[in-house]
Amino acid sequence: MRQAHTVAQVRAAEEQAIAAVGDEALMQRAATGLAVAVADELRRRRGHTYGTRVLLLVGAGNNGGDALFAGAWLARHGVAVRALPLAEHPHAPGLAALLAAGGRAVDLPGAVGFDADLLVDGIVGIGGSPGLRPDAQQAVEALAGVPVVAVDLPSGVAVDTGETPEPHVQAEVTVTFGTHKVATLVDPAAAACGEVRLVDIGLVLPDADVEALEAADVATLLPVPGRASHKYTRGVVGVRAGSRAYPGAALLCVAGAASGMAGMVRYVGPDEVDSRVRQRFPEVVGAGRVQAWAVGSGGDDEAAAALAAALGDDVPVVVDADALRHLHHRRGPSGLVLTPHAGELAALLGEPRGEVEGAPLRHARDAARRWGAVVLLKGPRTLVADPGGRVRVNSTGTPWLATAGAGDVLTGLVGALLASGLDPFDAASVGAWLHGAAASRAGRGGPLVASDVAHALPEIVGALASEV
Ligand SMILES: NC(=O)C1=CN([C@@H]2O[C@H](COP(=O)(O)OP(=O)(O)OC[C@H]3O[C@@H](n4cnc5c(N)ncnc54)[C@H](OP(=O)(O)O)[C@@H]3O)[C@@H](O)[C@H]2O)[C@@H](O)CC1
Ligand SMILES: Nc1ncnc2c1ncn2[C@@H]1O[C@H](COP(=O)(O)OP(=O)(O)O)[C@@H](O)[C@H]1O
Ligand SMILES: [K+]
Repeated sequence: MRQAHTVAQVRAAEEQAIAAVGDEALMQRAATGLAVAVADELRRRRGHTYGTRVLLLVGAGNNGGDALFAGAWLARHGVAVRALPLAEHPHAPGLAALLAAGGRAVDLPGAVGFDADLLVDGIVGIGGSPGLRPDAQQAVEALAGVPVVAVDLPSGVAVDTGETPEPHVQAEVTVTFGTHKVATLVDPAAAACGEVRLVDIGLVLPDADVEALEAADVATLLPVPGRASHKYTRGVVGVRAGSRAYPGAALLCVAGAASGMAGMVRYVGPDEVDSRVRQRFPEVVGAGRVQAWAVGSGGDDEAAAALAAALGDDVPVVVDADALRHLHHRRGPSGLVLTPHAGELAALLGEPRGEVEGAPLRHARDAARRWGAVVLLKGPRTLVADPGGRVRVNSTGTPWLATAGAGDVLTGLVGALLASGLDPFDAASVGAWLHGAAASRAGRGGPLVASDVAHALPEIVGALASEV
């Protein structure tokens, strides 16, 4: 599990670590990890480190100190290093170390003329407020085009929310210390991080509210049938999706539901859609008892009735697309998963879509609280929020997954995972992980259509199941 801690949690852990080993040792751990990452990036881009050129942007605090000590390490390893101070009194021991190692301080014209291979952004880290001060912004603009390695975080992002309300640095690589921060996992800030490298500096941290499942976590949560299982113990998922106008959504939602995670799939819908579903999926049966419902994908005008019928059963329900518009009442803390994309969540909350895209974490949490439901907010980095404020960020997938009908497959899959007995938070987050992994497998770096994702699901599940 990757966990993202808040600034307050990191500060508390830092205090403990400093009491144990001293602040200098802690900064040296961070700076050494940073220097190694910068050297790796230089080798990746230039093939070597000797004779390459690194420019440090150095703010007032310890973030600048990390950059300066890393610069000293690089200078000792044959890199030409210059530092552009963006504060009156940059970290004094760090600056002394850089100068002693042969580095030099420069002004902005000197920094631009230096023609650096890489910038190291040590303007601010977890002590920074969102945005860049004018001198920092001027430097970042003057040096635009030079690839950036950010120290701890890209300067200017909001650390604990992952929002980017103000100008900020856009990094190719972010070297973060001790733990992930919310901003390194959650968009839009995570998109400003580029590739994130975590450097262990020995912090002891509590459980975090924001986390990301990794393959091993998904393998542990996966409902795998045992010798004594039969189709009913594995769970029956019911699908009420598709409509006369959108019969394909029924097929895709059923394809997600029939990916093997539940013991049986029932479909309930208009007769002509039902016959197409049965033709395509001979294993699907009609109305009857279910352990979970998947409702709403392509539901059109029929979504309201489908939702009402599903909510009438006392089982978990995953609600997608058209059915989201008919969610008038809070259903209580258990059993409901909503799967909006940003536009649908904006409509649910009565806000512009841009507001949701700019602050997805806040809006997913708000909606989860308001509806007493697990909210799976789809996007490039899907979020799953529960009413208590816990959030999982999905780390799998590919931009090629932004294709019509992909969400319908996800709804069916989450329904099957609910039917198998996973709680709504696990069902939604495991579903998002499997869905993204299946898309990457199906596309192999290239384009895909939604049904390809459903076809690839059993292979992904099989690979995980064989690991446990
Ligand atoms: N925690 C840990 O375990 C470890 C932490 N470590 C490192 O320490 C970092 C935290 O250091 P930190 O506390 O000194 O704060 P930091 O991020 O350098 O910036 C604060 C200074 O910047 C200024 N400033 C504020 N906003 C600004 C803005 N928008 N634009 C420009 N300037 C702005 C403000 O100055 P002032 O307002 O006084 O001018 C303030 O003094 C952390 O991210 C990590 O890199 C590692 O070395 C070891 C382990
Ligand atoms: N840029 C992106 N990168 C990766 N995945 C994306 C991106 N945009 C959307 N997705 C994913 O693609 C799927 C699209 O679902 P959705 O918007 O419901 O489409 P539809 O309604 O056509 O089924 C979601 O799983 C979402 O997380
Ligand atoms: K930084």
